[in-house]
Amino acid sequence: ADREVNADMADDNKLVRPKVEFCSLLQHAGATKDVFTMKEVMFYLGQYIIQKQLYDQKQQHIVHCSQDALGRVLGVDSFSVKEPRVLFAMITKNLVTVRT
Ligand SMILES: COc1nc(N(C)C)ncc1-n1nc2c(c1C(C)C)[C@H](c1ccc(C#N)cc1)N(c1cc(Cl)c[nH]c1=O)C2=O
Repeated sequence: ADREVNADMADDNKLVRPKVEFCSLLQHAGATKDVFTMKEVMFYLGQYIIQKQLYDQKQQHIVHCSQDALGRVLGVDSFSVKEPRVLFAMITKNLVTVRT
């Protein structure tokens, strides 16, 4: 399943269904549905991070999420937005590919 989702990273026709806790994060950021493209997932997660100001004031590419539901869902205390592979690997663990 992970391999499938990785292949779908760039493919905007493929849809993914976030797992329950992950989906409530996206809804906290304004999402109103439970099936998304990867681009939409990244958009809502981005909004979530900016709205809750989870980024490091000094090194703004670092996200601190140990005290936030985001950390529980991604399974890390912090991460860098400059590490796409690491980021996508954490995110895809919370997604299920939707057969269309
Ligand atoms: C702390 O981050 C920032 N801080 C600032 N300040 C002025 C403080 N400005 C921009 C960013 N920023 N840079 C990038 C992103 C953001 C915001 C939208 C979080 C997004 C992104 C990163 C992580 C997740 C997750 N979970 C979701 C989206 N992003 C992306 C990274 C990848 Cl790998 C794919 N798509 C993206 O949009 C970047 O490169």
